[in-house]
Amino acid sequence: MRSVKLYQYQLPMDSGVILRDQRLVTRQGLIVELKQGERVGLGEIAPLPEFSHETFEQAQAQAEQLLALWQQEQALDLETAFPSVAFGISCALAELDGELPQAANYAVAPLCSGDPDDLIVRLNQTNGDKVAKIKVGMYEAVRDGIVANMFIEAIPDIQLRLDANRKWTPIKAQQFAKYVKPEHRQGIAFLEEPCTTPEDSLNFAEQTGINIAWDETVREPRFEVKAQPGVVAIIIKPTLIGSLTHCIELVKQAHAAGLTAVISSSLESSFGLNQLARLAQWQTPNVIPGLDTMQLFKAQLITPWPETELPMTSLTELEVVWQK
Ligand SMILES: O=C(O)CCC(=O)C1=CC=C[C@@H](O)[C@@H]1C(=O)O
Ligand SMILES: [Mg+2]
Repeated sequence: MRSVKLYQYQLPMDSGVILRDQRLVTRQGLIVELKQGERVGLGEIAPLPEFSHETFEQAQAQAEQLLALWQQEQALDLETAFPSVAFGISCALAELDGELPQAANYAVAPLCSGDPDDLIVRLNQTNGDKVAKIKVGMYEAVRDGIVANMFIEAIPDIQLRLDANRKWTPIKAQQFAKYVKPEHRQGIAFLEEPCTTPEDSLNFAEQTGINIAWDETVREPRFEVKAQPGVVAIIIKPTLIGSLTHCIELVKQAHAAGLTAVISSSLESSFGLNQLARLAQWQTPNVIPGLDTMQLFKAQLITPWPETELPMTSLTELEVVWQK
């Protein structure tokens, strides 16, 4: 006997969370609950505004169709589903079958969204790999270059991950590079998507010796994982990519091409973030995932995130929006 429920959540966000052009006041998503006999599996479906192509309503409608099929013991095709739906349902199925190992990688790359001095204090308290992520491309490229240079000077063994989200023209990207001393450039583990086009980003890597990573490019229709000069990593955001199987396949392809695969968040709740930390430990055990996004929330859901004091909402407190 199978049964299924969809719960809806709404979590308040920190006031400063801006996604591309929009302020994100509340994070909205669905929790899928699959039951088969005594076994239960949960997953999260949370399309990210401005990043996902599907809306919340479209994701919910498709999830209902697919889950009705599952309930009737029919085959599901998750590979053609919306990425957020495919990821959430595939996680719930994996949980039901005990396929997602419990061990989690909670080492995060601290995200600098405010005062750089706070991040320096945090990193100096870190044992082991000193990895940090800084958003660039929001202010003057020159300022970004000075900040990056300052971090590398302050913490010589740092491995910075920078993310420009395709905001720079080739000239702006060069302005940034000019302020990072050549001997400091190896302190940048990678710079995600420096330029508007992948071609310009590849040229930037070649001209500056600064390694780059693909994030947005991974989600383009004709993307293929391959070794390219200056490219060292691909960022995998499962909610924007698709099923667990698809994500694991990308990780394998990245490793085969000699690239690092970084599992990263799309601002899932603490519940989804925990599943991502488990996926990261399972598939990319030696890589620090990009999951430092709990700090952007004002509340947690179902599963706590380590060292987080925020109020917790349990599954039973959520509204059931659909069931079969
Ligand atoms: O990658 C990380 O370390 C954290 C996640 C992160 O930076 C992002 C998640 C989702 C949308 C964006 O705001 C941003 C990104 O552009 O990568
Ligand atoms: Mg990015």
